[in-house]
Amino acid sequence: MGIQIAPSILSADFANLERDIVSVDNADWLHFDVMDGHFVPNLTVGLPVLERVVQVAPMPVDVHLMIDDPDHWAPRYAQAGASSVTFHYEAAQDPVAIARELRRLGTRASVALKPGTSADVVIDRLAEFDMVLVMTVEPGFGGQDFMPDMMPKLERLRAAASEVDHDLWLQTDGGISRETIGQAAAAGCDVFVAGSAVYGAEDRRAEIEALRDLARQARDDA
Ligand SMILES: O=C(CO)[C@@H](O)[C@H](O)COP(=O)(O)O
Ligand SMILES: [Co+2]
Repeated sequence: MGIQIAPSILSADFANLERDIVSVDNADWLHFDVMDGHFVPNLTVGLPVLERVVQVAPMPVDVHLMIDDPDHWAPRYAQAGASSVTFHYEAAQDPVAIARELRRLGTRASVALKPGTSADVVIDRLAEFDMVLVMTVEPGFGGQDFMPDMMPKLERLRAAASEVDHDLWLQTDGGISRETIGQAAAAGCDVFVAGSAVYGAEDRRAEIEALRDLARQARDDA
């Protein structure tokens, strides 16, 4: 699979959510950030909002769970219509069991690593996942600075992913912009979450195309 762009609705106008989802309809995914005020110090939206968002979104929805107890909650987001569900390794009791249940429900199973979590925790179990999210900020808020020191983690996962039989995607989330996307693409990222860069742009569709072009170029040059 090639380069994919996933605008984060965290930077959208929640009073005009449908309008802001349709305004990015050339994106590959819609990134839906769920925060519970416990796993991260911020609170966003949950299942009832997702149920409506999947009905109006022209693209598949990529749920990013920043919540405690994903063992209980992750399958519910799959049942509510998410095409991909990412849960945090740090919050999970049994990451492999969650991933197997997500796949059984027909949803892509993805695990996220906070900046302080080593790739070691998943590197021997990559066959169990469809995607690994390497956080490039501390989870909890949009508009933070990209952490370039996460690139060796991404490179290591890229190398390990080539040993797996299926097409394992790598995702980065946090601080992705025209200035930073090239580094993540060169390090092997496939799916780029961008909140403030896309929603803060005057022409959102053009921004998505610009990010996609820059990532493709950096990937080709790498
Ligand atoms: O998960 C998160 C933050 O924890 C994100 O998805 C942010 O919403 C990305 O926002 P930008 O860094 O692109 O502004
Ligand atoms: Co996110």
